[in-house]
Amino acid sequence: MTKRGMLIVLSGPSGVGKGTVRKALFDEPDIDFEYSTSMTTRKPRDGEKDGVDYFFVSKEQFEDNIQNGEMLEYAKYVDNYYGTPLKYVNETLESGKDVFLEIEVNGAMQVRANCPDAVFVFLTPPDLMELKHRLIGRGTDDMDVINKRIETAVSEIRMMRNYDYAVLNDEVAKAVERIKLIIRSERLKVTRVMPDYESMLGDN
Ligand SMILES: Nc1ncnc2c1ncn2[C@@H]1O[C@H](COP(=O)(O)OP(=O)(O)OP(=O)(O)O)[C@@H](O)[C@H]1O
Ligand SMILES: Nc1nc2c(ncn2[C@@H]2O[C@H](COP(=O)(O)O)[C@@H](O)[C@H]2O)c(=O)[nH]1
Repeated sequence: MTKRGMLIVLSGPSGVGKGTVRKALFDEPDIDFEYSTSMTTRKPRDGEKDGVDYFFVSKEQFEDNIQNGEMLEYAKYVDNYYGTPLKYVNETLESGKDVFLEIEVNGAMQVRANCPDAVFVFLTPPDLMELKHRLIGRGTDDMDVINKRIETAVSEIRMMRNYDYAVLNDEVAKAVERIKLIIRSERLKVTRVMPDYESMLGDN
């Protein structure tokens, strides 16, 4: 029987650098995670591609997917829905591949309730001023949206206590190394390696 893959959930306030750190992590030669593309009702930003950055759908389509039980998790974040399609995650994990989710905290807590073996990592900014600078510097949102995201960030950072690991994103390369360390130690957990030993021991 194929061993189920590992599910990693990366959260943290908008603008902390989740996407930047994930892309740098995926460039590492020894990292082989499948990225789960989220679904959202937010309008695409310049350069964002449907099916790559997100599956961009209408509010009606998103609500239909919720009703049909097609979402692993979902949340309303600053006036839009965001969520993880269930089928891709399940099929990929079942095939033995590892899956990476990049989602906000309310969705992450739904995953925590349904996937107890998942690994939960919270990416933190050095401080709130730096977070605001990053959001402004990214240049994708107007000040009204940025202020709402900073407001939300305060309650999100309070949720960090519900995660397994906190990773400071002061420098992208350092954050990547910290996450790699987490992945390495998670792979050594007894609960993950025990099934291999059980099959080695057979009926003895
Ligand atoms: N360690 C860092 N130091 C300085 N700037 C950074 C760092 N990490 C990311 N950034 C910058 O911060 C901005 C926000 O990063 P990014 O879009 O990856 O954040 P995010 O957490 O994925 O945001 P969202 O949740 O809104 O998608 C980008 O302009 C990125 O280049
Ligand atoms: N609960 C979920 N949150 C998600 C998902 N995909 C992205 N996100 C988070 O939403 C905010 C805003 O994203 P943005 O692209 O508009 O900047 C950010 O925190 C994302 O991590 C998801 O599938 N579920």
